[in-house]
Parts: sequence; C-alpha cells; structure tokens
Amino acid sequence: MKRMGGSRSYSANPSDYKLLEEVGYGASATVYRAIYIPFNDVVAIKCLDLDRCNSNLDDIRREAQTMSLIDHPNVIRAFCSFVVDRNLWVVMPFMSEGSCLHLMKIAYPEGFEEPAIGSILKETLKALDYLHRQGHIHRDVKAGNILLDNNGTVKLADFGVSACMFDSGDRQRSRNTFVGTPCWMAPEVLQPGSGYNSKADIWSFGITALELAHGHAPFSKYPPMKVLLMTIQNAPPGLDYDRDKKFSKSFKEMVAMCLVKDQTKRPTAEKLLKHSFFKHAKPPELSLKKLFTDLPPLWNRVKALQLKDAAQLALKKMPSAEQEALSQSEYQRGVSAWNFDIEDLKAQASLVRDDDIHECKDDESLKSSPGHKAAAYCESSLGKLNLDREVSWVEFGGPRSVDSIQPDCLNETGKNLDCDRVEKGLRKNGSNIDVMASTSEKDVGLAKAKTVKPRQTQSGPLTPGSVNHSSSDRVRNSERFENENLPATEKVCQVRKAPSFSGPLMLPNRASANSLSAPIKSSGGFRESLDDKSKANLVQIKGRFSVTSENLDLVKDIPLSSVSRRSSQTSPLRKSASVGDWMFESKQVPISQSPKDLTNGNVPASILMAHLQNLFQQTSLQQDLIVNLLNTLQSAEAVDASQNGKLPPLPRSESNGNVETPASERERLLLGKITELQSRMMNLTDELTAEKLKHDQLQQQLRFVSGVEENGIRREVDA
Ligand SMILES: Nc1ncnc2c1ncn2[C@@H]1O[C@H](COP(=O)(O)OP(=O)(O)OP(=O)(O)O)[C@@H](O)[C@H]1O
Repeated sequence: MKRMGGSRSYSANPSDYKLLEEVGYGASATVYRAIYIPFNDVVAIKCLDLDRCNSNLDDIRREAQTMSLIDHPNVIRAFCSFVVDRNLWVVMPFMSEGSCLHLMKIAYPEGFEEPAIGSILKETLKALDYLHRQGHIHRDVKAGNILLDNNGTVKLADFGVSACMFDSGDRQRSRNTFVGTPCWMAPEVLQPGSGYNSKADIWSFGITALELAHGHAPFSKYPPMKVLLMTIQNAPPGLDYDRDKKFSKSFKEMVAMCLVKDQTKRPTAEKLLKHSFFKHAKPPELSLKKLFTDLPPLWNRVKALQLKDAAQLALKKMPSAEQEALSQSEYQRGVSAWNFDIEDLKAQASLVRDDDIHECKDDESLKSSPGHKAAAYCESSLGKLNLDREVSWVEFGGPRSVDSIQPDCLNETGKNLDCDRVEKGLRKNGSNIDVMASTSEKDVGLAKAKTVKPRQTQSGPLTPGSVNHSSSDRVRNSERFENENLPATEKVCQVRKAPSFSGPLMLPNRASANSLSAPIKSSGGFRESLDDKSKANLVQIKGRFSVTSENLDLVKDIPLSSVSRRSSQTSPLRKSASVGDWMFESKQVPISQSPKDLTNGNVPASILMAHLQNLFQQTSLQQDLIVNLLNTLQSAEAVDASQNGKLPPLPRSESNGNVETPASERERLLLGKITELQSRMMNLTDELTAEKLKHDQLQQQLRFVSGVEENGIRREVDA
C-alpha cells in the first residue's frame, strides 16, 4: 500500500527505510524512529508483530488502511504499510516528544498542570469528534496513545483496536468483544452483551483526563480483574474536591460529565468541546512546548524508562506458582464466557491477596516513595485486557520481558550504552526524573549487571532485514540465554517469565466456552428472586427448575431433565398431607419424577435404586399412615358419639353383656354411621390398593433395573 505523506509518496519497499532507535513499545508493536532514505525524512515505523496479534492479517491490513484514510491534524495517519517477514510495518509521522504517558513518567510523575492538560485534552477531543463523525470508535484512548511533537502538536494514535461502526459481518459483531485497556474501559464495555458505542471513548477520555492530572489512571495499581470489578461496581472515579484543590471547578465538572456510568447521559465529543473548560484552553504551542525544554531525546528517555521498568519488575515480589495457577484458573472461570457473572468475579477478585496488589497504593506516603510511579507505569502499561473472539485461553505476562529489554542498552556494535549517563543526564536537567530514577543502587546494579552481557543487538540503527525476529522470538531467545548463563544472583530476574497479574488478559468471548464449574445462573447472571428460605439452599436454577443443597447429593448426577420442577408436581407426601394436616417432614424426598423420567436410560442405576428405595419407604409409610388413620377415625367416631350423646349407650344384656338386636331409632342411626364409616374405609382401601399397585410397579422397575445393571456388569466381566 503506497500512500502520500503531505505531497510526497512513501514507498512500500523496506530497503528504502533505515530503522534507527526504538522510541516506544506496546502490547503488540515496537515503534522505531526511522529515515525514509529517498527523501531523507524522519518517520516513525510501527512494527507490529503478527505472531503476537490476535487479529488476522486482513483485519490488520484493513486497520492500517483505515489509518491511511484518516485526515485530521489531531489524528496520526499512516503514510503506508507493508509486511516484512512476520511484521507489519506502518510508516507514520514521527512525533518527537513521544506519548504523554512517557513524558509523565520521565518528568511529570504527579501529572501535568491544568493549562497543559486543557490543551492536550482539547486536541484529543477534536480527534475523537472527527473519528466519531467518520463512524469510528477509537476504543483505546489513554495518555499512552496521545503523542506530542516538539512544536506542541497533539495527535491521537493507535488504531490497533479501533473498529468501524459501519463495518458489517464479523467485524461489526466483534464490537461485542472486549478490546482495550481495563483502567480506561467504560463499564458498558466490560459487560458483555450490553453493547457500546462512541460514548465508550468519552468515558476513556474522562479517565485519560484523570491520568494526565495525577500521573496515572485510577485503579492503575490493581490487577486487571480487580479493575474490571471496580469499574462496574464502584462509583465513577473523579477529581476530588479536597485532594485536587489545584484544579478548576470547570475541569472537575467536565471530568464528571464524561465519567457517568449511564452511557446515554455522557455528552458527545462535539457537545463536550463546547464546555467552558475547553473554551478557555490555551493553544497547544503556548502551553505544551515548555514541557519538553531540557529533556534528552525521546529514545534516551525510552531507554531510561525501560531500565526503570526492568528494575521495578525484578524487584516485585511474585506470587508462587500455585497462586498463579489458581489465579489463572479463577480468571479463566470468571470471564471465559459470555455468562459474565459479577458474583463469581467478586469471589475471584477477593482471592487476590492485598499484597498481590503491588506496592503502589493511593496514599500519599507511597506516592512519594522512590520509584512508585515506575511501578504504577508497569501496572498500567502492562495491564492490557484483550478479550478476543478467537482466543480460548488466558494469557498472563507483560508485553515485554526484562530479557527483551536488555538488548536496548546495547548499541549496534554490541557496546554497552551508558545507561547511567542517561539517568545522570536526566537528573542534571533538573526535572523530576529523580523520582523516576532513584530506585535503589541494587536495582540499577541489577539492571546494569544484565546489560553487560554480550548479546546480539536488536536495537539501534537497523537495516530492514535485521528486524526479522518477532518480539516473541526475542523473548524466547533471551530466555534461553538466561537459563543457560544466568548467575544465581540474577535468578530474581527470571520472575518475569512467570505470569503476572498485570499482563494482558486474552479472554475468550465465545458463548460456548463457558466453564462447567461455574454455577448456572439465570440469564442476566443474577439469581431469580426467591424467598429467603429457598435462596439459602439454592444451588442451581435453570428456568423453572431448581436444585437445592438439601437434595444435592441425590441429584448431583441426575441430568437437568430429571431435576424437580418447582411447584408444578405434587409429591406423594404432599398428597397425603392433604388428607389431613399430617405434615410429614422428610429431607430426602424433594424430587418427584415420573417412572418414564426415571427409566429413560439417562439415569444411572445406582441413583435410580436409591430413588426407588426412597419411594418404597414412602409407600410403606403411607400404608401405615392410612391404617393408623382408619383406626383413629373409628375410635374417634365412637368416642365422639358417646360424648355428644348422639348415640346413646347401647342397651346391654344384663345377663351376658351382648349387644342386643337394634330395634330403636338410636340403633338405626348407629347403623347409618357404620355404613358411612364403611364407605370411607372402602375409599381408603381403594387408595391403599392404588398405592400398593404403584409400589408393586416400582418394585418391578427396581428389579428390572437391577437385572439390567447386573447383566451389564456380567457382560463387562465376561468381556
Ligand atoms: N509516531 C510516533 N512517533 C513517536 N513515538 C511513537 C509513535 N507512535 C507510537 N509511538 C510510541 O510508541 C508507543 C507504542 O505505540 P503504540 O501505542 O502504537 O503500540 P501498541 O502496541 O499499539 O500499544 P498499546 O496497544 O499497548 O497501546 C507509544 O506509547 C508511543 O510512546
């Protein structure tokens, strides 16, 4: 793809470009300063490692093409793009001051002053307004993607995850997938199925405003899953009245407007641009230029940051392998499917120990601790959450390992670049770099110890052919090197190879990829409203079917089709209860199934046996119950009659005490009563016979099932 840069066109021939220093890196790309030889123009080349990209080549090409069609002074456009081995090269204008994130890490760890923030945000908002009008959602608005050049120009970069709202087919559907960086992600983006639109960018824009104001995004020190939960559950973050006294009311108000959880209540970019905060924003060339005075060139800053990151990461206490395995499986369980369940996630997040939330806390004491920003940077820059449709596993680990960073301290001749000098230079320049650069001597020593190892350089001026190695190869190669050559003292660095909480999460979004271990919940992921009693015992709900913990043992292997249907069938015991108020409490009998259900071949014989035995027991109990009932009725009638005087005492023979032949009215009444009792008894006998019949049928089935099972076992034994 050949495109025009201004009035000039750039070729798609890699040998026309000379790669110089590395000036940035992200989850899937490394960015180099480069020279376009035919014009002797400085450009930036983003080398996207296709092995590390989740998208297919067509998608990536389309993205690069989209980028090349962009035409706005505040949006980075691609001059051209082409594939070089397993990399896609995207040629674009070089932004000499790099990203706002890098600038903050190097010189403004507590964030920028309001006038600078106002200018940066206004230019960014113009970019968003343009993109939204063109039908795009950027989906990755953050300080790391806002680039600056030395005359104060601000451009929004990185269409790595942008999508066209007017796309059709797969790409349109893919808007229902999670893509982005968790700290900046809008609540609706984190909740699958709820759908989102360009207002998601407005939320990210609000988070970016906080990032520029504080030097880090809210929640940036937490692991991705925790961020995800906090974004969904907590009140939206904002500028605090007390803590952020230095910021104006209109700035605070503008941020609050962006960070409304209900996306429909967020303003559009166009509307937001009319906010008084932006009306009074200074032109960027006035407020931004002074930010870079006295800073070393971008590539040296990037190197210093890489060293700092490496040292910080090496110092981090890593969780044990077991904990990692647990956290991986928990993460996978929680978000590995569309049935995104907040309760389950809450439980998982609670498994994350507080000391796993790395040393950066929000409190001021820690803020002032040396190097805390770099650690926060590591968290935020590595904590990319990417839930892609084709991925069915969770991947942890930062986008770059310590190892992959090491060669950056070497120049093309393999000589060690004087990293100390870089740091000293930064300090000398009087900026706040001390905070960033003042990790203990141990850190620096550690980093230096690693840099002196003779290795083939992969940075510095590079010819196109020399960028053949994918970044993953680089990591792998250097890991091998580490394993073979690392002295014991440097083993700590190997912790980087262990997965980390803050690495990119690649989570599947396929509905079918749900986890068996996760409880089945009603469609919204929340339990249906049930009375407290049933809630307490509830294990599963699926439509109108429920299983309670009381019958869990009996039921655990029975397929859902044989699980009791709530309040739709009456158990034999309920029937008996309706005869009189004879409530029969049995915790073993909550299931009612028709013999058809039980003999449909799906139910294991052992379960069926238990169930039939249970029914047999019930029937016997019912028999006893009916007999008792009859006896009770008879004696009660007699007592009643004699007490109420309805049936006067029978005349007794004086001589032998026998009842004499009825002759009187009283005797007729008595006979009537007896007849009534007899008919009731007959009814009850009928019921009893029916129950006996049922009992016999069940016994037959029981025998049949046992026979089948025995035959099966015999056949198995014979075989
Ligand atoms: N045109 C450019 N000029 C100067 N520096 C650049 C340019 N483009 C990118 N960078 C630097 O490179 C870094 C990484 O670039 P980019 O964000 O495009 O990579 P990525 O892999 O898409 O990162 P992520 O997805 O993590 O945001 C940026 O944060 C910025 O510091």
